Amino acid sequence: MSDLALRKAELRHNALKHRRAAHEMSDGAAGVLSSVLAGHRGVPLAGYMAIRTEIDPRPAMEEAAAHGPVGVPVILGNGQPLDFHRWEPDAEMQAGQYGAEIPIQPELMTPEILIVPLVAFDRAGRRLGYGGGFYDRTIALLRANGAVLAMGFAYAAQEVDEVPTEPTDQPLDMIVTETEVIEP
Ligand SMILES: Nc1nc2c(c(=O)[nH]1)N(C=O)[C@@H](CNc1ccc(C(=O)N[C@@H](CCC(=O)O)C(=O)O)cc1)CN2
Ligand SMILES: Nc1ncnc2c1ncn2[C@@H]1O[C@H](COP(=O)(O)OP(=O)(O)OP(=O)(O)O)[C@@H](O)[C@H]1O
Repeated sequence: MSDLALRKAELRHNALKHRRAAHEMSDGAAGVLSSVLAGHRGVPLAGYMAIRTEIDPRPAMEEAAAHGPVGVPVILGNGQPLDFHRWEPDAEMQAGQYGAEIPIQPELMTPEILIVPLVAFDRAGRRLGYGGGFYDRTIALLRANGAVLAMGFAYAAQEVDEVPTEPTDQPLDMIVTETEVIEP
């Protein structure tokens, strides 16, 4: 493993411990996210179906779905960007790869706002995920095809001083936590 990959792996391990502690203390934390999204009603939005100890954006996704299209990520394969399939609060779901639910009926959509799940972030907008590079590839593709607002969503406890980066890492435009909006 390269030195950078080792540093990312170690950071991931530590940040996941902080995320778990925050998750166990939390009883719903999407209020700030709802406020931010209220300023973008009707704009096509991608959220995610929370897995493990991820902060859950679903209450904010339900509100957004009353005003415009909302999608969730679907894995096409390793090394490929994610697709997004249209989601509604009452959509029938099935388990996707790695456990995140995906809609049974696939309907492709293109988000203009992307809520990005995080393992760790810093105040400059650098981010770390599970290490698949899925979101990096996806944000790069969406940015190449037009404007997209990449909005990280995480517990405040997942903040670190500096996430180490490589050229393919895509920075976040905004980070929303349960207590704060950070605009790098
Ligand atoms: N809720 C949610 N949905 C999502 C993602 C996500 O991060 N969160 N994804 C974002 O990509 C995609 C799923 N990708 C994932 C990729 C890897 C692992 C994972 O568990 N990986 C291993 C470590 C892999 C490694 O470093 O070798 C692990 O953590 O045990 C989970 C999800 C699409 N849907
Ligand atoms: N656009 C890309 N083209 C080629 N390789 C890429 C691209 N984006 C990321 N990668 C590679 O994918 C691997 C995983 O990247 P990284 O550790 O940054 O994942 P991550 O940001 O934690 O995961 P994710 O983006 O899924 O949340 C790295 O080896 C990285 O070089």
